[in-house]
Amino acid sequence: MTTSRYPTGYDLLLDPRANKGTAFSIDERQLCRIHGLLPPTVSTPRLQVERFMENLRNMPDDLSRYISLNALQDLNEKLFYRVAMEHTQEVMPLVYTPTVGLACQKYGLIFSKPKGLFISILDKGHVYDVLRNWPIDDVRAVVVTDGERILGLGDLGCNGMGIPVGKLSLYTALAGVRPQYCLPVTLDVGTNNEHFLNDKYYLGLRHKRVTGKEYDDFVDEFMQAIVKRFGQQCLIQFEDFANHNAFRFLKKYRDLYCTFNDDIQGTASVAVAGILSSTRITGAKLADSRFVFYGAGEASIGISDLLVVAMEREGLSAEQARKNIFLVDSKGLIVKNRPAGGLNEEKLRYAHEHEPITNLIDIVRTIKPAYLIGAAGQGPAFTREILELMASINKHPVIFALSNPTSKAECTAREAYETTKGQCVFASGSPFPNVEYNGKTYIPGQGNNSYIFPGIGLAIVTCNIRHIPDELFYLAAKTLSEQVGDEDLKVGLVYPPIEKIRDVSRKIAVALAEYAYEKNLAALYPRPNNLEEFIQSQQYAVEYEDIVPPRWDWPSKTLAKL
Ligand SMILES: O=C([O-])CC(=O)C(=O)O
Ligand SMILES: [Mg+2]
Repeated sequence: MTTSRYPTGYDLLLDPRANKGTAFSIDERQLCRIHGLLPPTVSTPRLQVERFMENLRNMPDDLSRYISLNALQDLNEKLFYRVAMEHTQEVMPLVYTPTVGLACQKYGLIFSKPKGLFISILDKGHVYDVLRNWPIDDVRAVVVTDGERILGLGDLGCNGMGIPVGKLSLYTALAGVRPQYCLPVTLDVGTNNEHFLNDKYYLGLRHKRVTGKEYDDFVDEFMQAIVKRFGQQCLIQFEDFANHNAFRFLKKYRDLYCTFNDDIQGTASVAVAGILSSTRITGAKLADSRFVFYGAGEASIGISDLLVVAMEREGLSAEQARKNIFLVDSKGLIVKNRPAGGLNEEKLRYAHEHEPITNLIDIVRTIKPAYLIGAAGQGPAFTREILELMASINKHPVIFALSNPTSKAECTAREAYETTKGQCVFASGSPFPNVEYNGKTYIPGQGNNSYIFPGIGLAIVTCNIRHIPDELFYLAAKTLSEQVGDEDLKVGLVYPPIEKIRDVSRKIAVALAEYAYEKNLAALYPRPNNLEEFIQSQQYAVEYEDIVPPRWDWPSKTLAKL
């Protein structure tokens, strides 16, 4: 990866950022001394995409497709993003959820080239030195994980690297953040995953997780080192940390750094967007609806907190709003009279004065919610009986199965539509195919934070937003929901179609940038007059750059004078 001088000769073909592969023109091949290293026919970028897709479709399984896309990213970055942008619907599930989950489980087998930094607890005291090994100085967005809660798959240790890599690929593919601004990081503090500790191919540290003060000091050092290396305005997105750490770090760092937690705040924003859109189908106000969350972790608490903000906009007090929200954890409905020590601070906010109920179906029967939202990462929990019950309580029950990857979803799209006789409003965290039911096609929306974090990233890296207040996530949710057309709702979509996602991300970025300038949070001065045009001008383009300078076709009269 060359940062300054343009590579020539064989090196040019090894530089993914400059390489055009068979699309180098004959002039370029001669000028750059690669003539003869490529077969003589020059391909158009269109043909390169077609050729790649043909190969991809012929592969035996999705893991092979993931490996192939990764290899393309290492070989020819522009072509990789052209493929990802022109075939988003097909390629996104391969570079991201759900295939990335499988890729993380197999990371020890498939790791090939560095795409980010592995910083281990053994580097404690030298984190800044490790960051200096990254070849690019102008990094503006870091996605970091410690691998402890990868999707709904649990502790995958250093194999979690697939997640920051996948997230940042979407920064570029879905929002046009330039890839050179992005840095994926995995903090390896060990793993409690026995399988990996005994797996000869596992590439991370082979001991149990370091916890307590030593772990906290390490993460502190990392945060400080990022600022020292890349500047105060560098965005740090926390991803797939375990519950107990995710909330602590968000509280600790949110006012000191430009940071957010995607699993708490990003997921909250996308879910609230879907909820706002669903009210256009159900016709009910949020303030008059009850919500049952299956799961009481990062996603459920994050969504609940943002939902309270949304209900406050409808005129409720926060306390009244919380009365509409019911959380269910592994012990059942969260109620006040749990044995002492049973509830953390976040759950306590939503604890009701109520008899304990342990069973989800009994909880639904008693609470009679309009919304049933699954984010427990426990797999199928919304049984046929529960879905039928939801349909008997509501004309249009809203069912969100948000857990990832697909195997962890609370129900499938087909189960939801069939059991509710096509009446439900459905969304899921992982993609599901369209469902034909009773002569109608339903398109399940993907309530995944990928509708949110790329737009947030784009606003931050283009306008140098210094802090990320909660209001930005509400604004992102509202902006996303406003992009849903009546024709989308008719087929069941509570999100804009995925093909529009780049425009949607830009709209989110513009809304956030406007707010940031209003509140003095944006450090880029002067404020661009037209934020939409400015942000668009900063987006990554997949067109190859010309290498050969334009010819000087001087008129012959001028030549004669020389
Ligand atoms: O990565 C995804 O698909 C969404 C997400 O943040 C998670 O499930 O942890
Ligand atoms: Mg996540």
